[in-house]
Amino acid sequence: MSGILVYALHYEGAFNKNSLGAVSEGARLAAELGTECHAIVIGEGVSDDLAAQLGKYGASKVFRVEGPEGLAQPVIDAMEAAIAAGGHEYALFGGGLLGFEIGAGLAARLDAGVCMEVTNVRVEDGKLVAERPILQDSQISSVHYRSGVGVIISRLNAFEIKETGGTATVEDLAVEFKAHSLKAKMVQRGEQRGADVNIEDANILVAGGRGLGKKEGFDALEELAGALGGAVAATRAVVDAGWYSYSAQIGQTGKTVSPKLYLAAGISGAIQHKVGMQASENIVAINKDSNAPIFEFSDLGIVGDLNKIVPKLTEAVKAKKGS
Ligand SMILES: Cc1cc2nc3c(=O)[nH]c(=O)nc-3n(C[C@H](O)[C@H](O)[C@H](O)COP(=O)(O)OP(=O)(O)OC[C@H]3O[C@@H](n4cnc5c(N)ncnc54)[C@H](O)[C@@H]3O)c2cc1C
Repeated sequence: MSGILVYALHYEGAFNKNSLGAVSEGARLAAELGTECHAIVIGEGVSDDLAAQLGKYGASKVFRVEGPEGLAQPVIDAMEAAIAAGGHEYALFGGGLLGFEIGAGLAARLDAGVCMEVTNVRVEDGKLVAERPILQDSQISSVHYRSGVGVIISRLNAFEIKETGGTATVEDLAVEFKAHSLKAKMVQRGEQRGADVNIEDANILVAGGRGLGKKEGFDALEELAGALGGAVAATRAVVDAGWYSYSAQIGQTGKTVSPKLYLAAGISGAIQHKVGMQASENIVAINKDSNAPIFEFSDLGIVGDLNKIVPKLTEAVKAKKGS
């Protein structure tokens, strides 16, 4: 059969938001193509319950593979086996560094066409066409796949999570991993940021830029993020200056996020930063320069000194929450 195979990454008994968006999108596209969306889950002792959860997002079948999760090569082996078994025409990934690595590896393995940083997929003449922003996001290019398998790797969180309430059958797939695939072992999975929050999954991000003035400026942002129940993000300028860790960088050479609230403090709004956060539901910017470009794409702009505004905001949030 033709169909779409989506890789679903999980960690500590839950799928990541990005993968659920990819499964939802795979299901939407499969329905339009008149085919099915399958998902593949790899891990040690993945429960029926966990695997079957993907049915709620539109997968009709979930391939469950016993093997190491979180490393690219074993997933490439597993996806190759699933595609050989299911005859899928497309492999879809929710992005992220692991998604990029697996998708690229799978494309090389299958001699498939691949497109990365995809922000939209459409159906044209019974085939999928991937759309990818180019030239600093000023233009969109359309990528058509020739025969064989087409690999589509989205930008992080490009696809909306949609619960359709369906059910999925879980099929165990035995995979013979290649010797080189088992050479690497996951020793520890960690977040550089220190805080126990996944930046891509956070609903609220408080982001800081050079306007913070110094490394210690992030202390106030961490307090505000803590009061709001969110996480801290940063621009490349401050990451390069060593004020905050790279894992928090948003933008062209960092992460792409789409939280419900993106609060930007002391950030000018350069295009390279904008491309990583413009999909946020609500953008609030604090900047002392009323002509700062960030105000052009903010839902709410506050012109003023962040050193005065941020502590007051934190106080107000804490007071409202009674903490
Ligand atoms: C190839 C390439 C890739 C890049 N990738 C990225 C990327 O992934 N992510 C990214 O972020 N950037 C990236 N950049 C860099 C980008 O072009 C900008 O230089 C960077 O985003 C600017 O960071 P900033 O907003 O923190 O600093 P600035 O542009 O210096 O802005 C600081 C802002 O703070 C305001 N300010 C100052 N003091 C205060 C105060 N007391 N209160 C309130 N406001 C204040 C100022 O008015 C100013 O608008 C990239 C650049 C290139 C060339």
